[in-house]
Amino acid sequence: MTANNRIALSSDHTAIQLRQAIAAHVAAQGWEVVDIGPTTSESTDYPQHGKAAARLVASGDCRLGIILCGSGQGIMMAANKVEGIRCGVCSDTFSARMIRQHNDANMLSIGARVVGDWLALDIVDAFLTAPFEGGRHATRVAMIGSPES
Ligand SMILES: O=C[C@H](O)[C@H](O)[C@H](O)COP(=O)(O)O
Repeated sequence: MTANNRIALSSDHTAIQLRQAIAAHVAAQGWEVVDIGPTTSESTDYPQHGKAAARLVASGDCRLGIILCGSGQGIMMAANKVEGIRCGVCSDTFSARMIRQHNDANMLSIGARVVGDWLALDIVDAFLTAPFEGGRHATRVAMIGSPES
């Protein structure tokens, strides 16, 4: 693990319990968890939570981020509006590996109403352990952020 082992976590009201389970899971692996909530299941708006976690990652304060909402989709869309963020929604471990290995994703989004808790933890593990492969993938990742590409 590199010097910055901080990981940002946030969700909306649909994923409080799963987010807390993920926080405990990754903390047990040695990650320093920056869990920015929310802590109650009162209905809340996913864009603010996705963007708040994304800003922690984009600033370099956290190396990676994991965000959750009901489908994983809305909070992913919000996070990807923050410059420098590459966030994918994953409901399977293959995709979770691929967004790291090929897309150098710095954030993972999970739908708490889509996957069960155990699968979610496997998805998290796949995301956190797969290294970016670089090479041709680095060229393509650079093209994502280039308006001319
Ligand atoms: O993409 C959006 C997310 O799935 C939200 O978690 C979902 O829209 C929340 O729905 P509700 O307000 O009905 O709990």
